Order: sequence, then structure tokens, then C-alpha cells
Amino acid sequence: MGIRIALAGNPNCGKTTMFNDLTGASQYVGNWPGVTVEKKEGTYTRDKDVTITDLPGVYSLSPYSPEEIVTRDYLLDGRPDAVINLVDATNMERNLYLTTQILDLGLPVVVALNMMDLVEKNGDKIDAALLSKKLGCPVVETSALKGRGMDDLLKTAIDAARKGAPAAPDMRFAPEVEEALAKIIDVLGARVTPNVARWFAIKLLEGEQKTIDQLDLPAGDLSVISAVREALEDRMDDDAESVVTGERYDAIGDVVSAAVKKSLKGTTTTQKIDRVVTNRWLGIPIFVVIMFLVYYISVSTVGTLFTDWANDGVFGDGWLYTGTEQYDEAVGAWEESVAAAEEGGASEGELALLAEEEPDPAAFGWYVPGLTPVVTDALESNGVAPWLTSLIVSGILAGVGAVLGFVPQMIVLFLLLSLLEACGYMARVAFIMDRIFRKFGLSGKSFIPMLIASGCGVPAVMATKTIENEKDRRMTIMTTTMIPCGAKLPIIALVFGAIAGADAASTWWIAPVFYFLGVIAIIVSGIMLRKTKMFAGEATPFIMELPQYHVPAAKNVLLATWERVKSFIVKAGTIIFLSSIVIWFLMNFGFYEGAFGLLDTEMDDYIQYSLMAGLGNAIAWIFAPLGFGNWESTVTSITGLVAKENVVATVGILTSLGEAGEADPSMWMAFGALMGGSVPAILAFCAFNLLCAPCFAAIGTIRRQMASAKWTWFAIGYMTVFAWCVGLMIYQFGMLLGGGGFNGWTGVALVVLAGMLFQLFRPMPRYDGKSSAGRLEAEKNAA
Ligand SMILES: Nc1nc2c(ncn2[C@@H]2O[C@H](COP(=O)(O)OP(=O)(O)OP(=O)(O)O)[C@@H](O)[C@H]2O)c(=O)[nH]1
Ligand SMILES: [Mg+2]
Repeated sequence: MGIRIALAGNPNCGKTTMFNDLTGASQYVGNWPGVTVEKKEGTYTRDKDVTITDLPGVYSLSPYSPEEIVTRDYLLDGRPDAVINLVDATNMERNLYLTTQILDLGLPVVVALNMMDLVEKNGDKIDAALLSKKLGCPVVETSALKGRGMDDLLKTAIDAARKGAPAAPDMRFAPEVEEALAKIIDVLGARVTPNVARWFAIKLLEGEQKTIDQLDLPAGDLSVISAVREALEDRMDDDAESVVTGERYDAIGDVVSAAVKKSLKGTTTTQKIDRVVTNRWLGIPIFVVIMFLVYYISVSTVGTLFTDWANDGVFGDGWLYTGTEQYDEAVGAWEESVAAAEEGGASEGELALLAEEEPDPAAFGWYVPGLTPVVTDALESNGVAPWLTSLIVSGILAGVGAVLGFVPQMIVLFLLLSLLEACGYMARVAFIMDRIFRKFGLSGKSFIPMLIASGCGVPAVMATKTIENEKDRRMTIMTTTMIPCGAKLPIIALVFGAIAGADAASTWWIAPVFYFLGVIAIIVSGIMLRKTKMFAGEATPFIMELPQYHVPAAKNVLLATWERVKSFIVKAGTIIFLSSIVIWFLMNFGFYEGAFGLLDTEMDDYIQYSLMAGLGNAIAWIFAPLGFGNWESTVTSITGLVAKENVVATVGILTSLGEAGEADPSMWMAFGALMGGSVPAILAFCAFNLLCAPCFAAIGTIRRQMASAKWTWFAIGYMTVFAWCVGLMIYQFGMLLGGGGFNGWTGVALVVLAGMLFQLFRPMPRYDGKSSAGRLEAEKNAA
């Protein structure tokens, strides 16, 4: 028989870190509470008979939100053979509150005093032996991060599971409370096993409905229990739940004061850093600067260096390592002579001759040919049919290649985000943002999903589970994917390339601005939605304790980066691969002169007859007011629904098939040309694609979390309309500023802006009969 061990503890105490260490898994570890929202199972690497379950972090076993229920149900009904209760040893008082409840469950428990490395660094002392005696269960000191104490812990837990003896804490409540509990245990009699009698008695004393329903007691017993509760409440002059909570904290206070000796050091480094970083005035500017740097570095500097290299070599003509200057000169001279010949009205034959004279980079130095020419040559010399060569080179290679070309930028971005997360800074961001959010009646809890969304929208939408209030949760689900996720990074990078062109120095702001566009879009949407009848109400209060700063563990950071980059690469090899084939077909098949079939690629403008062009032309009018009403950019936005990477894949295929690529082979320039070189149009395109409905995977997750088709459609509709409005304003106002004339659509953009401003700044409307002034008053009183 296998042994099942559960890891339980407060949020952010290191459960998942420990789980990964014990099972060799690579579950997501983040330095903020509420990372794990579903239970995960794994096998202990040193003993295949032992199954370990990672549970969502909880502060108590009186659950409110869905992920807390997961933990409670697993401990109570899953009956694991032993529970490892992780305790953040730097914060014993708060963590032991959950411990006292776990001890009541009648299971074998081992307490892991985690984060001992930090305790030692702070110079605190913990008497583990005394703690073990008081809690009535083994206590093992660990550091999940450093992998310390893990073998010992597992050995102890396996022993405890084999013995099966429940924890026997030496912590009693005040005599009158114990008396009341004893009476309830009597009433329960044989209906519950002695192990769990105390747990059920406490829950019944507290009057918890869930337990009352579960036990299904006869009315007579219930009224006896009610009488006991009322008598106690009278005696203690407090409600039963508060009495029990108070008793728990009293007991914990005694244990902690006996077992823990805090060193009398002054302020810790964490406190010193936080004074600056979470400062009322400095907090936001510091956040803005840091995120600016993150996106600037990954998109505009380090990232492009590698991406250019990848694009030149793998998907372009190739790399020339030596003799580049001479080669560039020769190419310049050749281009001039071609231009001169064209102007001079040279015949086609003469031009073809000139084309043959194009300098060969291999003649100038050490040259490594790129993947595209190599593959094309190989296919052609093997007599592969031209259409198949085109499918492979212009469809698959160009599509998948366009996406993979951004892997370097992705690595840099994810590395920086993982570093910020692991050191503890991101938790501060949530804290700082909460102050702003609350001003607008939004919940700071909404910010955690947003932080996760900068990686991927799917886990971000799942993370909304931690928001108990249904309105807040729906609102967060509807807006959180507006943050640019990893897959949207290539779109931003593409836009940056298209606008920057030769002049990267003056366009350094583009990538960061689109990150903040996402943040602002969420705040604006939040405020506007909050003032509608659907979402009116108070925001959930958000309490989050801040983890200590620590130097990130290289292993965790690299692992987190790799996990995200890996999924990006896997997607390129699967969804994007298939999409590229479909897109190629749609661009090469069509109706010409009444017949459907493979189009003749020798024909001028053949692509105009393709199915894709037909589809794009049919709906291009929607995007015309946003400045990109041609079929190419329209279909580019549509393919992005399948996966956002498809936006660049489609551009890549268009570049390699159509005329766009002929003017300038680099994808950025080709994309710029598609947009008619209009900067407002390019910006509007980017804004629309970042803010509109997310990819299918995220939509699926939204569907599951909303658990309603109506709400899912509403979310998609809201995002798309909002994105369209933002795109409209960017293009129309951009044109106006650039000296363009005023037209009907400029008028519409003005109306949209006025409508948004009205919704943003009007006072909170009343939906409950109370005046808004009255509500504000009530809020002030509550605060
Ligand atoms: N210094 C130190 N840091 C640790 C230790 N164990 C975990 N951490 C860090 O604590 C943070 C939280 O770790 P997680 O494993 O995600 O915590 P969790 O308990 O699974 O959190 P939830 O899933 O939110 O409940 C991460 O930044 C870890 O690197 C430890 O022993 N020492
Ligand atoms: Mg976790």
C-alpha cells in the first residue's frame, strides 16, 4: 500500500518549492501568496511508494474561496496518511493558527519549520524540541529553497504515516470552552470517530453551516448544541467563532513566547528596502521605471541583438562573419546599378542578367548560409513540386520561423520577470497597486492575476479563483488578459521594429508603453465596469503580508524561465505549425476565373484571389477606421485568435509570399509597408491586438472560470469592443496630431472618448436606493 502525504500550510510558505524538490516536478513557484490554486500530486523521487500532494495555501480551515475549499476537503475527506504542515518559521504566530486547526483533524502530522535559513540569518532562535512537545507532533527544521532537512522530514513523515498515530497537542482552551466542547462531543457520541471528534465539536460550537449539513444531526441534538453555544456566548460575552479564534491565538501566544527567541536586531534589510520601494510617493515611479527597463531591455536592446542574429541566419539569407564591409559596399553598388537600369528603361532580359550579378556573400569571407536558402535549394534540387516547396519554405518555415525568431527576446523578458518575482519585488507591486486600485473601488486582489498574465493569460485567469467576491472575480477575468502575455511580446517587438526601422534610438519607449497600456486599460475598464449595475458594490478587502526579500535561487529562476520558454517553443511546433499550414493554404487556394484551385503563383497579384484575401476583404471595413483596413492586416488579427503568436506567423508568411516582402525582405519593414508606413495605424493595430479577445486557450479558461456561456461572450465582447475603441482613438487622434484632416470617424473617436471620460469621472451611480453621498459616507465610516 502506498503512502499519501499532503503538504499544507499558509500561502507563500514554500510548499510548492518543497514539492518540486521532493518530486522533481517543476510546478510554478512565485514569491507571493496564492500561487497554487489546484492540488497537484507527485511521486517522491527516493521512494516510489510515497505520493506527495501539494495543496493551495490557506490561512485557516474555515474556507471562503474555492481554492481554500480544495485544501480543506482534501485534508478532511481525502484523509492523507500524514500531513506535512509547513510553517514559515519567520512568522510563527500567523502560521501556527492553521497548525492548531490541522492538529485537530486527528491525522498524523509533522510540522516542517521552513525558511530556517532566514531565521538563522535574522539571528532568531527556535526551540524545536519544546515546540514538538507542545504541538504533540514531530517538528523538523527545513529550508525548501536550499534543500536542507528534506530527507529527515520525509523519513519522519513516512514513520508517522506508518504508525498512524494522530497528533496529540498539549494546548488546551480556557476551561469553560473545553467544558462546552466536551458536552458537544457527548452529543455526537459514536457518530464520529474519536480522532476527529474534537474537530467536529469545534466546528459545531462555531456553528459552521457546512459541518452542520455534513453531519445531518437530528433536530434535538442541534438544539442541545445551540443551547451550549448560546450559554458559552453569554458567559464570554462574544460570539462563539470569535471565542474559538481568541482561544487559538492565546494558546499560540503561549507556545511562541516559550519556544521562539527573537534577536533584538534593529530594522531588517527587508524593512529598509520596503521603506523606499513601497513608499507612498516613490512606490509607483519605481514600479514604472522597473517595468520600463524590463520591456526596454528585452524588446529594444539585448533581445533585438539576438533576434536580428536569428532572423538573419536562420530565416534570412545567412550570416557573413568576415568581410561584411566589402560585401555591403558591393551590394550597394549593385543595387544602384539595378535602379539605374530600371530607370533607364532596361528590358526584362537585361534586368534578369543584372539580377544574376547580385554579389554572393560567400565570396567575401566566412559565410554561413541561412536555413531558408539551404532548404529551398535542397528541395528544388530534389525535384520537389514547387507548391510543396512553397508550403514548406513560405508556409511552415516562414510562419514557425517568424515566431521562433522571438525566442531570444522571450528568454530575456521571462528571465527578468522571474528575477523580480523570486526576489520578492512583485509582491510589493501588488501591495502598491492595491493602494491605487482601492481608490477606485477595485480590489487589490485583482492585481495578482495581472502579474501572472505577463507570462500567460491561462494561469492568470485561473488565479482569479482566489477572489471570493463574484463581481470582483468576473471583472478580473474580463480584464486580466489585457496585460501583454509572452505570446504578445512578438507583436510588440514587430511593431517596434516596423516603427523603429533604422532609428531605434528615438523609439525606445514603444515596448514599455504597450505594457502600461495594458495596465491602464485594466484600471480604466475596472472603474467603468464598477459603475455599471452589473458590477456595482464594494471591492473585497485585500490583505497581503509581504514576503522577505531574498536573493533569488538561480535554479528556480532558470527553471521558471525555461518552463515558459519551453511552452512557447512547444506551441510553435504544434499550434503555430498547423496554423501556418492552414494559413498557407488559405493564401494559395482561391477562385480564379470561376474555378477553384491552387492559384498560379507566377501570376501578378495572385494572392489577391486567395481565400484569405476574400475573407479579409469581407471584414476589412471593420478595421478601416483604425487605419488598417486592408485584408492582410485584418486576417493577421483574426489568426491571432487561435494563438497570439499567429500574428507574427501570418506576417512572416505574407512577407515570404506576397509583394510586401519584395520591397524589403525583413519582416518588420514588410509589416510597416502593409500598414502603409503609417505610425498611428501601426500603433492602433498593436493596441487592438493586445487588448482584444485573447487566444482560444485563454477563452477556454475564461469559459471554465465563468462557468457560464453568457458571461464568456460578454467578456469577449467587452474586450473586443474596448480594444476597437482604443485603436480608433489612437489612429484618429494620431492622424489629427500628424496634421490629417477631421473626418466622420474622428468625430466618432471624440464621442467614444467623451463617453469613456463620462463613465470614468461621474460619481458612483446609485443602484440600491442609497445616494452616492451616503455610500461615500458609509465607506468612510467603514474605513
Ligand atoms: N529563504 C527561503 N525562501 C524560501 C524557502 N522555501 C520557499 N522559499 C521561497 O518562498 C517563496 C514562495 O514559495 P512557494 O513554494 O511558491 O510557496 P507556496 O507555499 O507553494 O505558496 P502558495 O502556492 O501561494 O500557497 C518563493 O519565492 C520561494 O523561493 C526557504 O526555505 N527559504
Ligand atoms: Mg504553491
